Amino acid sequence: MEPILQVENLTKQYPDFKLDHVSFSIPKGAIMGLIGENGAGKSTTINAILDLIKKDEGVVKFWGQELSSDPRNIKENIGVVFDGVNFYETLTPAKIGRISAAAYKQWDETAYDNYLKKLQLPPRKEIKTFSRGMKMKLSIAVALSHKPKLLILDEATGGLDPVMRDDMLDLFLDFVQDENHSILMSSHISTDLEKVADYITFIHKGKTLFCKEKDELRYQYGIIRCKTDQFEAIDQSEILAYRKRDYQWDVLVADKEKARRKYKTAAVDNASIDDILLLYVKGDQVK
Ligand SMILES: Nc1ncnc2c1ncn2[C@@H]1O[C@H](COP(=O)(O)OP(=O)(O)OP(=O)(O)O)[C@@H](O)[C@H]1O
Repeated sequence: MEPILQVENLTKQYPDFKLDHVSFSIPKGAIMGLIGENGAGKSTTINAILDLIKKDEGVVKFWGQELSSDPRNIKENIGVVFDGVNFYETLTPAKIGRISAAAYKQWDETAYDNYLKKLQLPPRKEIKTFSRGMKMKLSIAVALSHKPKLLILDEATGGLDPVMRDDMLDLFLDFVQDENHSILMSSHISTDLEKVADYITFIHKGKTLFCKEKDELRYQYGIIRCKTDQFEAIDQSEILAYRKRDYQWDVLVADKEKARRKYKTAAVDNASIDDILLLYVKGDQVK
């Protein structure tokens, strides 16, 4: 089945940073979480996908087509929400609704009004009176109301409290109930991704470290906690990353059940997305 979004070898060189041949694809009906440390290249990836910055190399296809082949129609089908949304401060949600109705062929006024109600956004108040979380919610309401098939969210839940974040995640899960819809979302809140993502792409220092099903990470990855002599007995080809902490070694492996059978004296824990990110970013890899 053709992916909704296909990113192949996306490359962008800045003076002090290179986004280096990043590749992943998002099938229909799926939520892809984009993770990585600060400065890993997540926003650069999203900006290059949307053609907001010029890529140096690589191919980005939406529904099998490059954006440049039909920009208006393709953009109509993409809803975008960035961290630190910038609406003119003197606008109100109601005015934004009227502007958006003129800008988007597929604008759904009823859906927009319902989102404003659901998200408790006052239609006639100026944006300058809004909190960061309210601006974020407004941006999500606008993105959903022009009936996109793909939502691209860059740290879109960052300014929201846990209750509101949970409501947003439910909106996102509702959105992908339609199997023609997909979401690409970058987030530092790994518990959000653990809740909703189907796949995780991990970008580290500008490169794709992996793109995997979340359940593979959740059910198969594990962390061996062991002493030095036990660490030395581990087959190096099984070690994805490791970290020494005082007298304990934490060792990330891709098959925790195998590790439990093979290294019976060591403790093998489940690995959360944060554990995996920390071990790759702060730990070492076997050379
Ligand atoms: N316009 C630019 N000119 C030069 N360097 C840039 C530019 N934009 C981003 N960078 C650099 O690219 C690198 C990756 O930045 P990017 O914003 O993509 O990271 P990120 O993974 O989104 O980080 P964060 O989680 O902190 O938002 C950083 O080192 C940043 O300084």
